[in-house]
Amino acid sequence: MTDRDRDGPEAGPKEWHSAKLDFSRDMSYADYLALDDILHAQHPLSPDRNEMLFIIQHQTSELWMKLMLHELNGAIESVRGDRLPPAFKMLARVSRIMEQLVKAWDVLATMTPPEYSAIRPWLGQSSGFQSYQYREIEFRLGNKNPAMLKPHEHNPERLAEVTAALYAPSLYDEAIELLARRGFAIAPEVLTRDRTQPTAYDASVEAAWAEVYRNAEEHWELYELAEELIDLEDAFRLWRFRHVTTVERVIGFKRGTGGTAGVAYLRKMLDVVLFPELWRVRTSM
Ligand code: HEM
Ligand SMILES: N[C@@H](CC(=O)c1ccccc1NC=O)C(=O)O
Repeated sequence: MTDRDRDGPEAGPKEWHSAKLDFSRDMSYADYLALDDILHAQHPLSPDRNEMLFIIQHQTSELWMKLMLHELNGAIESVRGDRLPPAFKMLARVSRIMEQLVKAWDVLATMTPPEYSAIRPWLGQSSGFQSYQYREIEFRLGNKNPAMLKPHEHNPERLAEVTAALYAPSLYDEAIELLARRGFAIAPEVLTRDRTQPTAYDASVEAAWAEVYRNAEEHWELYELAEELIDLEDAFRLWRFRHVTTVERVIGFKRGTGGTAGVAYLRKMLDVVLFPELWRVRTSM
């Protein structure tokens, strides 16, 4: 037993006496994290106290999305460079972040319809539909749609970012390229497809994944990649589902501030399949 253990929780001030307390010349916690910037970035427009929840919920989601994109882009690079183990690490992190965002809906769901109605008029026509990080995540995962650039046309910097993601090969495109590099017969039109269009099902890709799953021992890295992708889409589906359910409980069937039908639009988004062959291949096992 050390002296520290013996002192117990009621030990005197000596436990923190050595702590650094003067930051007039050195970098502190708040300095390193730029806390003065992020903690002064909440600007409620309404007189309603619940607006703070609404703002922080979205700001924290955008911060997590920033990290998701960082990891997702790292994973795309790694798959392209045939470095699978680091890609697995990054993709696992992306999925855990998505799960974190799924859980975060519980906090927002404490907001009742009358509470939200007090804030909603102040939101104008702004909407999550205009989240450029979310759109980039969708594009990086292969759910491409050139029409989704439009809300960013007024801001050249954001437009450039989202446009780059629209034209770049998605994570799944890179996975399919990898299948081809590892000797699987992938239809040539899949490899030369228009990258600005959403991923579309292809039988040669399903056949390749079927072989991977049947001979997992032989194709262990591809097998692991497939399961990482399934994990990620699974988490993403849960996020979409919690979004539409939270929206329905808070605004019912009102139209969205972004101009869509609201719940009907979000329900339609539940039909999106990011990695179609990976889901279809399960039927044949
Ligand atoms: C009470 C809370 C919320 C309501 C009532 C709500 C409502 C809606 C509605 C109606 C749409 C459809 C677009 C429109 O016409 O406006 C939408 C889209 C969207 N919302 Fe929310 N939302 C809420 C919270 C959130 C949160 C916390 C996030 C997280 C960042 C979020 C992110 C998004 C995104 C990314 C879209 C676009 C989805 C797509 O295009 O597939 N929303 N939301
Ligand atoms: N589309 C929502 C508004 C909304 O949720 C929103 C507005 C501004 C900033 C973020 C938002 N969140 C997600 O769509 C609505 O129709 O009430």
